[in-house]
Amino acid sequence: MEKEKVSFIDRSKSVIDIKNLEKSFGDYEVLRGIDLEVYQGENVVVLGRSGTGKSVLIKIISGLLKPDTGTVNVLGQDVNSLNPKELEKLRLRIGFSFQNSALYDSMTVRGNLEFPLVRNQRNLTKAEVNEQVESVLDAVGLLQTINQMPSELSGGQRKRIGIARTLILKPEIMMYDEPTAGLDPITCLEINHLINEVQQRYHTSSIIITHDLTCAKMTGDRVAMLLDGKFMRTGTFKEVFDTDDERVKTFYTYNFIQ
Ligand SMILES: Nc1ncnc2c1ncn2[C@@H]1O[C@H](COP(=O)(O)OP(=O)(O)OP(=O)(O)O)[C@@H](O)[C@H]1O
Repeated sequence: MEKEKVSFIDRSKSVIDIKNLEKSFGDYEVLRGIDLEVYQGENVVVLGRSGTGKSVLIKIISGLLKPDTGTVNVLGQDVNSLNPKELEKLRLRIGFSFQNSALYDSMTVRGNLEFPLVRNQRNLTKAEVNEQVESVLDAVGLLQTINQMPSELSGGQRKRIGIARTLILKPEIMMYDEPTAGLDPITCLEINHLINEVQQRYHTSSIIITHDLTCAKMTGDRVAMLLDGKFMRTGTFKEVFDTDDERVKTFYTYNFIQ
């Protein structure tokens, strides 16, 4: 049975605030006036067909690409005016769960989780590291895998450990890029639940990029649909898809929904 999603959103605080963002590569205008506000504690899903600029948007939010025009404010800071050191500091407050963020095959699950922690917080005692590794593994429901190698885990378990590795640095914002891609339907559901559990347990705000409408419906407090370089519809899942607009109906029809 589908679990009820409970969100604690503070609409008086925005963690991401994007205004009139434009980005072109040569003559190709990828983003043509994007406005997006993500509130504290909110999951926002960005939906759009391949090549519509979803990854470009994430890169601009994290300061990896510069916009041509517009402002991007993340956790109270204007991303475009930050120097490389300030950007690095800001990025530590953002957790990235990307499709290609693979685990280190030669390390156990414990080793994979200790690695970012020890690299970024050098003053922790061994007991503190251990406590944090066990806590985050418990949060993703995989404490029993602590001494296993990544090769011994299923695809879904690896995904969960990847999310745990991001969570261990206690990010305020999570960015999920195609979190359910390549997973079977049951594992997809587990990952969708995990995204919601992370939101509740860690009070994170998230941007979730996906083509998967089940994922959008289950995890998104709000859904923003990117088309022709703009958010053509934004609202709850129902608000976005309850329309006669043929382009939205086509997107819905060609994406399987449970
Ligand atoms: N650095 C770059 N230089 C030139 N063109 C780029 C660059 N980065 C992205 N693009 C172009 O911008 C467009 C949007 O790319 P983007 O990767 O954001 O799409 P996407 O919506 O994430 O697609 P997908 O769902 O397939 O991952 C594409 O046409 C891509 O070729």
